[in-house]
Amino acid sequence: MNLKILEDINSPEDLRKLPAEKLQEISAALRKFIIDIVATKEGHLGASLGVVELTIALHYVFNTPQDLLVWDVGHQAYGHKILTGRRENFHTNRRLNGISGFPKREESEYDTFGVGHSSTAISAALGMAIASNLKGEFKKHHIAVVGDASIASGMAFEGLNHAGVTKANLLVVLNDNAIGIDPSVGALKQYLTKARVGFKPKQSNIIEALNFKYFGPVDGHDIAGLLEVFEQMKQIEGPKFLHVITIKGKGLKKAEEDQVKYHAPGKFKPDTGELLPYDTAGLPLKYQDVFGLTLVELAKNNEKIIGITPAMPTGSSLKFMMQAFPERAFDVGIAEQHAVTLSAGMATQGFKVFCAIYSTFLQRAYDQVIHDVAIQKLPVVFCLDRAGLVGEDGATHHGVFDIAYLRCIPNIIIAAPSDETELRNLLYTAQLDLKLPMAIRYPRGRGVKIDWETPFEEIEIGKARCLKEGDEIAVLSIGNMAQNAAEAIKNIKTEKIGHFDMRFVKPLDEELLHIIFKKHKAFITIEDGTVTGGFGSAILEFAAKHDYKAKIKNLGLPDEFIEQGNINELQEIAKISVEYIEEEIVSLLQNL
Ligand SMILES: Cc1ncc(C[n+]2csc(CCOP(=O)(O)OP(=O)(O)O)c2C)c(N)n1
Ligand SMILES: CC(=O)[C@@H](O)[C@H](O)COP(=O)(O)O
Ligand SMILES: [Mg+2]
Repeated sequence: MNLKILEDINSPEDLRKLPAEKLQEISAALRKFIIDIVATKEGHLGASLGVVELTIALHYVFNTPQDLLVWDVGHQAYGHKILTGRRENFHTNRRLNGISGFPKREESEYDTFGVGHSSTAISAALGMAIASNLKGEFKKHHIAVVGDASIASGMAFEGLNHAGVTKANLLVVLNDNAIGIDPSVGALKQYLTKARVGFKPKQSNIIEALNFKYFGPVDGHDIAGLLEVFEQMKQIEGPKFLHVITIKGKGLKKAEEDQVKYHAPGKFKPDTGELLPYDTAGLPLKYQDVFGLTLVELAKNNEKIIGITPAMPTGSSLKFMMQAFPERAFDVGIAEQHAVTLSAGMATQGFKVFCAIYSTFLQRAYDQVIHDVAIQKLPVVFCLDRAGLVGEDGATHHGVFDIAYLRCIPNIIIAAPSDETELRNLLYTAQLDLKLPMAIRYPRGRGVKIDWETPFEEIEIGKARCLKEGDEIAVLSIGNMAQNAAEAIKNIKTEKIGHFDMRFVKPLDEELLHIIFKKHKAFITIEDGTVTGGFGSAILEFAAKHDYKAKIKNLGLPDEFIEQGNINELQEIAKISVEYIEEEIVSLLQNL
């Protein structure tokens, strides 16, 4: 395999100078480059392998960056990045101070729109197309590449519905590989499956749907066919829709065979695709698995329990409940708004719904939380996985706003377990006769306890707990920050520091806070979330309301977006690392 052919392609302009006959060879080289680098540097693999030919054909036929190309989600854009001047630094993908794992405007003129959350590409590309018309740039093309799971999301339909009544020079390319991270779901999936079965490449029939001129399905791995159909598209005005059939993981047999695992497989052998296993024996379980396994345990004894996930059965580990109780666990596709209001509807009928949504993706359903759940006091349980810094996915995926964006909503309980046993007991508590909505936030990755499966204990709503007595400085941590705080305190040889796991952001344990504020001279609050309106703000509000004049230091994320990197690097940048907490405590001690 001659990877050297890529060395002469530092932009799509270089690509377009080559004869079309070279593109097949370039596809093979690009595919191998992606496999080789992701095998060691990790990242999203399957989606990028599935669009190698599509990427090359798009940049070959359309005059990027003048023609505007928008990738939906953007996890499939590794080939795009490599062909647009980032081959040489692609090894820094998803690393601190490296390139982002998703298209990002400030990174390249070819990254026309920042993505990461799904289903935004049609709206963004349509916006660009209407803007081009307003500027008189009628010859400019605007292309949105959307996956079959992403196009099933409400926002994608909103974009299609609007585009259909415009004269926008918009091409929507549906990259249909019949899978999201997990198998795609829903009626649209069934409809698309029919179109896939026995489709004959090259047979592109033009029909109208939603005022779009619809073409396809065509073979997304046939470069010559793609060049032909894109050239055809360029001649047609107005909104166009091309249905492309691809295989996620194309070109790496194991990735084609296990498309769920190879969405983001970790390290693997590039030549065989064989995963490089790492020994998890003796490691604590992932929080998501504690959630998933505990929910099954609770559902066995409570037939009112239902589980909901918007397209993340594997990521959230709701898959365990889907396997154990398929009639009571639902993957609704990439549809967070629907997931929340569906849960609310079920709750009106007496069911206890555990709606498992990554913290960052719940942002997509904010009004549904307020309007459909909280106002009606419906006891939905929001299981907010990936709460806090998540690492390599970066700013679009950190779950760092949920405390702030939920805390201002009346009727909602917000809890954050400090370890897996606490998560387990909060889940148990939530399915008792709770009459209000409750959010339970927990981080990405592994917990800290091996022996988390202790007998269930009900936790009193709003009740905090003292982890360490000490009368001068009170460290108030929420959730997983208890671990960082405890380690920092352990390093400081003094008995003057008290540590309290506050457990609940709302309602606060005001009885305990009054005791603490009457006894301690200084306070540090610590949260894996934004300080702006977060847990620390709640403590400041409490102190102000009761006229406590204490020194209070709030540790948490600053009012800026934190980019990608590993968790330790990012906690240092966000000043919630063990070392930084220790420094802050020592500084307070010295100034008592
Ligand atoms: C709003 C939102 N919800 C969930 C996700 C998580 N997610 C990332 S990729 C993906 C599946 C996308 O499937 P598809 O659109 O078919 O693209 P493919 O991976 O098949 O190329 C999901 C659910 C997300 N990025 N954004
Ligand atoms: C691209 C995307 O949005 C998902 O693949 C996300 O990266 C999953 O995150 P986890 O790896 O934390 O499940
Ligand atoms: Mg797909």
